[in-house]
Amino acid sequence: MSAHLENDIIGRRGLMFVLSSPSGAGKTTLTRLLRDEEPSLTLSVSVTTRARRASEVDGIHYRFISPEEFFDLRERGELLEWAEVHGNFYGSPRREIERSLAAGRDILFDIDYQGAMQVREKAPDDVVSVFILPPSIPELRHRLERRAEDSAEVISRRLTAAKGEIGRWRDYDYVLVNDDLQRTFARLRAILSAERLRRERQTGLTSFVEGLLNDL
Ligand SMILES: Nc1ncnc2c1ncn2[C@@H]1O[C@H](COP(=O)(O)OP(=O)(O)OP(=O)(O)O)[C@@H](O)[C@H]1O
Ligand SMILES: Nc1nc2c(ncn2[C@@H]2O[C@H](COP(=O)(O)O)[C@@H](O)[C@H]2O)c(=O)[nH]1
Repeated sequence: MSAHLENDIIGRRGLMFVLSSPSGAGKTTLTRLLRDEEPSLTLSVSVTTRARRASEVDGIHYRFISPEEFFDLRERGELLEWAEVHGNFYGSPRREIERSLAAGRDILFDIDYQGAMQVREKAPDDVVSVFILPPSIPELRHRLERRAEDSAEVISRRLTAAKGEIGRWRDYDYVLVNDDLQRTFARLRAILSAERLRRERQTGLTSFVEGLLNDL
């Protein structure tokens, strides 16, 4: 089938592609690779009360806001999901997500398991969730230390939280061990490609098939 036929005649609902992992396993890195190779994927830029890291740009990696602004957004129902993670608040602004989905665009989320479960509860048919595991705990520690963006105290807190986070692996549709980055990335793209083609996401398939049958 040509791309033209698939896009213009059959059509497809946008999906929400959710990545979670313990801190340092590599989901932000994979998110960046995916965005570079899949320009049609819209990244949901979260709001957070966490302090900005040296490498981060406000509005690109996160929108950095005060706790007061966060609570205000939450009270006004402007967050599709939110959670307290490692002592800071994070949330996914609802409006841009709804706009993208309505336009049939897929959205990429880098959120923790609490957020992943909230999003799945709200839109069970439109969420595809992937949990990223590190190849080992020493390697996870090594990645957090090598990233060199967090204090020793923050790293230790995140490693402690990893136990509870890794324990959620069964709640996800797919689980990938991020040992070799390029191989994990290839697998992630394969999941996205296959999920985009699921029968139930193709909104015009019924009438297309009816048309084929009528022409027989
Ligand atoms: N497969 C890999 N092999 C080696 N290093 C990796 C791999 N994947 C990611 N890294 C490196 O590990 C560090 C942590 O990765 P990243 O920041 O993507 O993790 P994260 O899961 O998003 O963490 P956080 O939840 O804290 O944001 C980075 O320095 C990144 O370059
Ligand atoms: N529930 C949500 N979790 C989020 C969101 N944005 C990020 N996160 C998760 O927080 C931790 C820590 O991230 P970091 O950038 O401070 O290292 C990580 O698990 C992210 O996936 C969000 O909007 N909602």
